Amino acid sequence: MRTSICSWASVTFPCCAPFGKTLDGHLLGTISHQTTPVRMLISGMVVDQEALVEALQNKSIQAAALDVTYPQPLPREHPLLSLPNVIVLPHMGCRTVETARDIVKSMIANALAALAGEMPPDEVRLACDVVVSGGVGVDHLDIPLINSFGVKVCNTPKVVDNATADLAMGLMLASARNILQGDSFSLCHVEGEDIDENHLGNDVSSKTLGIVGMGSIGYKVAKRAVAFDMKIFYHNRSCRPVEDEQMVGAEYCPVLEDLLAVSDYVVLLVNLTKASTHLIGRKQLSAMKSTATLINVSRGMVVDQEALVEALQNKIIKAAALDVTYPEPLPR
Ligand SMILES: O=C(O)C(=O)CO
Repeated sequence: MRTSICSWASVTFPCCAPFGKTLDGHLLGTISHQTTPVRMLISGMVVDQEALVEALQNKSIQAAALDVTYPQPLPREHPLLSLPNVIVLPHMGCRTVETARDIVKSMIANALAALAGEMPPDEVRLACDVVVSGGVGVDHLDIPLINSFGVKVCNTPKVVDNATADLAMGLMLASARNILQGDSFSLCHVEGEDIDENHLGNDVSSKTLGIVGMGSIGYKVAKRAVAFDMKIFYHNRSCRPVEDEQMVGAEYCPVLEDLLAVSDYVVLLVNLTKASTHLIGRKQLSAMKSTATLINVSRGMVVDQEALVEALQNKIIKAAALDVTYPEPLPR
């Protein structure tokens, strides 16, 4: 892309895989004309926002006018909002009275044609036969919609099981034994100072583990927990075969709150669906032991984050160890 010859760069391509963060630090660096504003009209994800902030701060471009960002709207403390040479709108591109009216007309025309068995005038066709998503979670895909275009959807389960189960154990150990605090202490302590008593950790061995979502990753976590002599409870849509349960000594809890009430460590491993969104909220956090730790390696939205912050501040639970949040990463 020859950006250095432009006095205006207007970015209007869609945000799909080939275009994601197309306007990265390198490309922004090639825009040499000092008066080039970047206008973004389609999707915030097309631009690497960190690189854009740097380019504006270093004055390698003069200004930006953004109709779209990620997330949308930006958190108040986002650096783009404090730069004098940036205009940020909340995606108002096509919002006019006339467009709103014409969109409804066009939607009705498309729907009527489809319902009459005719070709809708603006049918969107995916130019592919299959969408393959790396990893196990497919919550970012609208599968019924994609299937409705005759396109198949695949994921890559199994290959992520061990790594994810390992990380769940890693977070449990790191949180219980204050491993990060120990590392910071080693790096930053004053000579002669000793790590204080508040940094005493808790045992993981022989404690009670509650696994929420006992699919193949949950089961791998259970297998690892056996080596730590942990008592295991699990909550799932359905119970596992008796042989599976016996192999790891796991007990099925049909009621989530029953598992939460007895667990020292609760590991979340459910898929994100409508039903599992905010599965862990105020009520569930209150059902947990005040000495318990919540470990989330599933999806951020499974936990009501506001409720979690409150629970941690009010010492309703002891700690949380999160591989996932929303948004990801969290704003500082
Ligand atoms: O594969 C996935 O979807 C994961 O999030 C694994 O951690």
